[in-house]
Parts: sequence; structure tokens; C-alpha cells
Amino acid sequence: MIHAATIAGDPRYQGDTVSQLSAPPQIEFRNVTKMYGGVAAVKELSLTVSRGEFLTILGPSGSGKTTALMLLAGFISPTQGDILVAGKSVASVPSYRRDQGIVFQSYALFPHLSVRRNLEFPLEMRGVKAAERAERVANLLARVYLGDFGDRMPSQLSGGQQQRVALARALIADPPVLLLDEPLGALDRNLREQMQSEIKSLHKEFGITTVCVTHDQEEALTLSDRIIVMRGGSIEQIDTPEGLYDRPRSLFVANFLGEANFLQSVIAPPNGARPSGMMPMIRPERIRIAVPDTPTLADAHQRQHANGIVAEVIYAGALRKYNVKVGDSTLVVREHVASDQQVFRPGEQVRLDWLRSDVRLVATETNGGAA
Ligand SMILES: Nc1ncnc2c1ncn2[C@@H]1O[C@H](COP(=O)(O)OP(=O)(O)OP(=O)(O)O)[C@@H](O)[C@H]1O
Repeated sequence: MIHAATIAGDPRYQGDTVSQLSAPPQIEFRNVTKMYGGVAAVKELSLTVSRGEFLTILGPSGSGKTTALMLLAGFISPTQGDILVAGKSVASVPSYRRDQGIVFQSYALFPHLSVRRNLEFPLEMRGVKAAERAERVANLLARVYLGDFGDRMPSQLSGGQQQRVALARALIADPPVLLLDEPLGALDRNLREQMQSEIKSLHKEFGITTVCVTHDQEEALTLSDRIIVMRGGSIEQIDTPEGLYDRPRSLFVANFLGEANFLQSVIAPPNGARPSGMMPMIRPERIRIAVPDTPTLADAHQRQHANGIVAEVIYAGALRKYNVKVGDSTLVVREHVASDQQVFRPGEQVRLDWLRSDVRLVATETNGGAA
């Protein structure tokens, strides 16, 4: 077997092999549509998830994320199309027979069973013997730092602890697929960050193919190998986190994932005409802010600039954000706070500049609608 050192640079495939990559995908949606009355909650959705991949479905409310996950879980059936797991259609496989761990907000722990019994239950269903059950439960509880909590009832746990039990329960039977629906939605920020690293390390350790639904961009960027941005039941863009953030194809994705500055009224198009339906966009951290008479830099020919007036300064811990008026536009500039840095005040004249190569052209319309 050839090892994935040959697929250098792509962290998704580390530890994987070429033969595994050429194997059928672990999960495949083939042209799947789900209609509710006259409304297509999911529209002709086609996608594949590789074995061991962490794929996140991201999108605004009503874009079809949960419907896509419920179809995969088998809680609902497609109106059209097919879903395959490990190369086989699961159309006629009921949810409880699909070999998958599930952490859904609506799929809570059994309140009348202790933590230990909650974890033992899926194993009992699969006929695992008592001694092995006890060992697996003890190991996994220790792994999620709840080794001493086996006898507690779910109501005696904090929200974060309950989520860790839910995650352990989803993993206990060693399923090949893990489905997560807003798994950290109910947790506060600190706990969410802690759980994000927990999920990340469990995913790495178990190598489990994971499909996660969230509307939290940061969660998607942190956890995923690839992200799907959904809009109106269809895929707007699918890419790695870096790809989506750095090369959004549409105005919708640029705005949905992070902050974006649109430069159409700030810079002239290179040859006098802009391709129709396209807009120049730059991320706030790619813009440099300086005093108006900053000396010309050696790379000036690679840069574009604009003069403006600081409208607002927002200090946010490690970052400082400026809103700068440039003509009729307001550009957002974000810089990391450093001790030797000049701080500008509202009303001050500033010069903004950026590398031409950091400007992206994004489509104003995609996915059949205005972005
Ligand atoms: N059981 C249902 N009956 C009728 N319409 C539904 C049903 N479930 C979902 N829909 C509709 O399908 C579309 C997609 O819903 P879905 O719940 O998948 O969106 P979502 O992206 O998960 O949204 P949210 O982030 O708010 O959970 C919405 O327009 C929704 O109103």
C-alpha cells in the first residue's frame, strides 16, 4: 500500500492511504430532494464524504441543514434521490438499524437512567456481554473526563457534562459514522471552545466519519476538514475552511463566513470595465492602516490604496477593529493589537492599503438567486 505522504499537504488525508481514497466514499447523497408540500427543504443535493472526514453543513436558518442531516440519520425519507453509506443505499434501512452515533439536541440522554446505564444501553441493544460493556463504558467515561460520574443521573450534571455523556454514548458502539446537530448550541462560550477541542481530538482518535450541522461559523472553521455552505436547500459552496474564507465564490459566502469589504466604489477596475455580476472583495485583516504620509513601500506597485477618515474604533482584546469612511463606503480594518502599534482615533485621516493579490472577485448572484 502506498502511504499518504504522497498526498502531502492535505491534513484530511493524513494517515490515510491511496487505496482507501480510491474506495467508494463513506457517505454519498445522489441528487436528493426533500419536499414539504410545495417547498423544497433540500434541492437536488449531491455530495460525498470521505472515510474519516469531518464535514460541516453551515448555513442560515431555513437553508436545509437539519433536513439534510435528518435524511442521513433516516428520521425522514427523501422525496427523490438516494443516500448511500459505504456504497450501499440506505433507503430501506430504518434509522435504528443505521450504524451511526447521533448527538442531536432533540435526542437527549435518557433522564431516568444513570450516566453508566445511558452508555450501556446501545451496547445492550447490540448484545455486547456485561463484562465488555462495563469495560468499554469505564474507558470512554474516563476519556471524556467523567470517570467518577457513572452513577449520577443526567439531571445532576452540568450542560457541558451532559454533552460529553451524549458524545460518549454516540461513540460507545464504535459506529463508522457520527452525526452532530448543533452539538454545542446550548453551551456558553468557554465551554463551547473546550468541547470543540474535545470533539476534534475524539474525531482524530476514533477516525470516525463525521457530519455536523451548525450555524456557528467559528465552530465550522475550527472543526471541519470541509464545509458546505447551504442556501435555499442547495449547496452554495463546498470547500476547506481556508478555501471558503480565502476564496469565497459569491457575495453570499463572503458575507456569511466572516466579514467582507466590497471595493467596487473604492477602486477602479483594472482595464476600465468590471466583469458583469462580479464584485471585488477583501477581508478586513488584509488591509493595512497607516498615517496619510506613510513612505512608499518597496512593493508599492503590487498595492492599492485609499484615503479615509476613521469613523469608529472597536477594541476587542487581541484585535482592534476600525470602521473607516472612504468616500461613500465604510471599510472595516482589523489588526492584531501589538505594543509598538500606532492607534488611530475617530476623525483622524488615514491611508489604507492592501496587496492587489488579496482582492477576490466574487459573484453577486449564485445558486439561482440574488446573493
Ligand atoms: N416538517 C416540516 N414541514 C414543513 N416544512 C419544513 C419541515 N421541516 C423543515 N421545513 C422547511 O424546510 C426548510 C429547511 O428547514 P431546515 O430545518 O432544514 O433548515 P435549517 O437550515 O436546519 O434551519 P435552522 O438553522 O433554523 O434549524 C425551511 O423552509 C423549513 O421551514
